[in-house]
Amino acid sequence: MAPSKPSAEKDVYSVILPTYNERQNLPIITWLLNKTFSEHNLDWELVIVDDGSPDGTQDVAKQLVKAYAPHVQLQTRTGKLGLGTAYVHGLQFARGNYIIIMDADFSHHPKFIPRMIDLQRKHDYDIVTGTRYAGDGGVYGWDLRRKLTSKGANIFADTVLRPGVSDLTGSFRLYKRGVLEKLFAQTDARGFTMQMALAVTAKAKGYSIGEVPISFVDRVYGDIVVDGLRDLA
Ligand SMILES: Nc1nc2c(ncn2[C@@H]2O[C@H](COP(=O)(O)OP(=O)(O)O[C@H]3O[C@H](CO)[C@@H](O)[C@H](O)[C@@H]3O)[C@@H](O)[C@H]2O)c(=O)[nH]1
Ligand SMILES: [Mg+2]
Repeated sequence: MAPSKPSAEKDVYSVILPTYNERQNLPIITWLLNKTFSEHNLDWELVIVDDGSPDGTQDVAKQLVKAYAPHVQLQTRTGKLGLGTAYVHGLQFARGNYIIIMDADFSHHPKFIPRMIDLQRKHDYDIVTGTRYAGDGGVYGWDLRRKLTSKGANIFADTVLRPGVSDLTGSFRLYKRGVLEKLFAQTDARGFTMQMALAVTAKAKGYSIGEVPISFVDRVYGDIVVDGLRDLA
């Protein structure tokens, strides 16, 4: 469990969660985030950045803003403008001194967040990244082709760029807020190379990066049993 600090200097963790057509996943991920942060006595907020999802994600998000007040905020954009710029957009509204970036489709399970926070606190890391490619981390639900593409991209980047980070393309990360702000200012990539650019730039600038093994599970909709939901029944 993450050690608690005196309330005067209590850290605030802002989760930036870009969504596009995540109506079915959003209530469950929000419930799990609330459960995880509450159980660990951590101050948190969720910044949902939705890009005009046609499936009604925003209607669900508005209900969650009310149900979990004051922890959840919804920030919207009019069209599907991509993941990278969604993070940049969300950061403007986040009030935390730590920022967590994750996916809404359960590829990134909230249960790993306390481990990331523990590790960050222990070493005062600037960034803690979830890794599928070290320790007991792994990928589940992808076909061999996608696994090899991802693994290959990471081996290629590690060989050429030598950043010493085992999962460069993954996006499940905890950042010190100031570090993420600087990295956004120092990198242009906002597409699929963004995660890699952030990690490589961070290393080049001398920021410290810790790693927590995660199991990455391919997208979950409503009816697949998600670890940690037994108490909902
Ligand atoms: N706001 C917004 N959200 C988006 C958009 N596109 C995707 N999202 C949201 O971003 C998250 C990831 O999107 P997925 O479509 O599930 O991506 P993925 O293919 O599973 O890719 C994931 O794995 C890659 C590593 O292998 C990562 O590089 C990538 O960042 C992501 O985590 C989900 O929460 C999804 O709703 C967009 O244009 N706008
Ligand atoms: Mg996904």
